[in-house]
Amino acid sequence: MTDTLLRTESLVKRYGGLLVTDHVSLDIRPGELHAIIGPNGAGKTTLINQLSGELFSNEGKVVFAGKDVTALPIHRRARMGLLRSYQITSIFEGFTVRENAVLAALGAKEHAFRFWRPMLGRDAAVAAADEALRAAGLAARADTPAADLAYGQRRQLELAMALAAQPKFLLLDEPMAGMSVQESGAVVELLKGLKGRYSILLIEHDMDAVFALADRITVLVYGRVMFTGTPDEIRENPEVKAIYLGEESTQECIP
Ligand SMILES: Nc1ncnc2c1ncn2[C@@H]1O[C@H](COP(=O)(O)OP(=O)(O)OP(=O)(O)O)[C@@H](O)[C@H]1O
Repeated sequence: MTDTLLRTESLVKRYGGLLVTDHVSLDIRPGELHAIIGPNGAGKTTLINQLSGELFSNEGKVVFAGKDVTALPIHRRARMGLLRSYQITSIFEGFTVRENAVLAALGAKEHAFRFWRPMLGRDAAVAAADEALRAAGLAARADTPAADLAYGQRRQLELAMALAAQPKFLLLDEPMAGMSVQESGAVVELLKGLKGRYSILLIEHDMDAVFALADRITVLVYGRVMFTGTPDEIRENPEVKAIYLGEESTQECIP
């Protein structure tokens, strides 16, 4: 096996004449937390959509766990363990936090194992759910109705539901968006706890969070990969500095 879990080769998405992702090639290793940063409109969300299967690409390839998944729809990629956190996150308001996580665990397993194991035992689903709630920092709220959760805790539940489905690879699009400083601090801590156990692709505008968490960072500008490197390499790269310190973009600061 290679030491790449997810690879893109020269991936392109265009809308009419607009080239939104421009021949993007990435290699993401098992257990890596890989962040994508870049100015507004750089194509980050579009790229995640191309990886999850929400959008098909005009050119290029997506290879996951050694298999070419470029032509596979979203649910087939999810079944292989390539999951975007909100894909499965229709939170049921009237159910408790634990019940929501159990449903996510059952849903995933029914799909994944239908052919050789008709039903996942409820005990196994509850165990997966409880483990996911612990990892997402929600164990103490397991019996709370989902409707009673604060905004930040709902985002934590979304993450827990993705984890309960036991992904191999998690795509996270701005998991801290709209959170208070305390809430996003809590999510940084919980993502630190997940590091190494899951492979994660993170898009996030909170640069402190990105630099605290990422093993490697890719900078995307006008749909093109400008540079991929460790946080220290990113800090030292003159082109990246120009984008983040220059007039062109963004109030975001590299910490
Ligand atoms: N369905 C679409 N049709 C036409 N243009 C689109 C479509 N979706 C996205 N775009 C354009 O593609 C470009 C990249 O958008 P995208 O949302 O991927 O960027 P982003 O890096 O995620 O931005 P942000 O940081 O603001 O979330 C933008 O110019 C956007 O207007």
